[in-house]
Amino acid sequence: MSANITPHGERAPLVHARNLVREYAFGDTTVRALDGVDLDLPGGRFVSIVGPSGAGKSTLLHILGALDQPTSGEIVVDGVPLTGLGDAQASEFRRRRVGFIFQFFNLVPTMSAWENVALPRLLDNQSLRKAKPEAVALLERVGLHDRVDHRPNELSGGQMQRVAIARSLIMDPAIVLADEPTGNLDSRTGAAVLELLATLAHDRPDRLVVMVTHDATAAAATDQVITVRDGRVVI
Ligand SMILES: Nc1ncnc2c1ncn2[C@@H]1O[C@H](COP(=O)(O)OP(=O)(O)OP(=O)(O)O)[C@@H](O)[C@H]1O
Repeated sequence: MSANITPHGERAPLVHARNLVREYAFGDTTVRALDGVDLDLPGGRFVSIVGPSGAGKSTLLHILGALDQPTSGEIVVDGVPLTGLGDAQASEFRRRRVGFIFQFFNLVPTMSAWENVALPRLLDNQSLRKAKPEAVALLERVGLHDRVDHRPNELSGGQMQRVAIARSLIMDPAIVLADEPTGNLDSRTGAAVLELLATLAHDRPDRLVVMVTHDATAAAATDQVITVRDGRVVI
């Protein structure tokens, strides 16, 4: 059972953020990358974060994935308060509760598709081989049943991104964070990837998929568009 059920059995938001501020010291000045962000996002939804360059999109995504911490404010993801987590706790949270998808796929070139999918299990000190049946099932789920033993250089861009999507799911995460996942794909392949991400969110009321994108067409494929400007969420 996910932690995002309240004692009264209601579904609490999977992401709860209040007055998130992230400042970076830069020489003598301070850059306010996030300037008071409030968010409540339930599971079962595919959400995009859009906005101009430098608006704070990546900073927000990194905080949601416990890759970074806010300077102040409150952030709770899947029932876990992320402020004040130590390095080891943050890394365990990322490993077990978050799936990451990147623009350039970040697959290990020497590993087969199924090994890449199973890799997070190895990084969690589990057996790669024992994870094979689940990795193969996930590859089937993303339409790659016939590419299980292929290496990344034997796959197309769209297929590599599908492997990365399968990998993001192997730990059964509460939240999947995608940074420009269609940025390196042609529009047809990108559309198929977006459809897959939407399905993965809609299939599971306890899972949220959040994507940062510059592409208005990609954002239009999501259930909710969050526009960030100058470190603030604007409607
Ligand atoms: N490590 C850092 N040190 C100093 N300033 C930073 C750092 N990371 C981000 N910033 C600043 O914080 C602001 C927000 O950056 P962020 O990367 O979140 O924007 P973004 O919306 O993702 O931009 P892009 O679309 O160009 O990737 C920018 O002004 C950026 O220069």
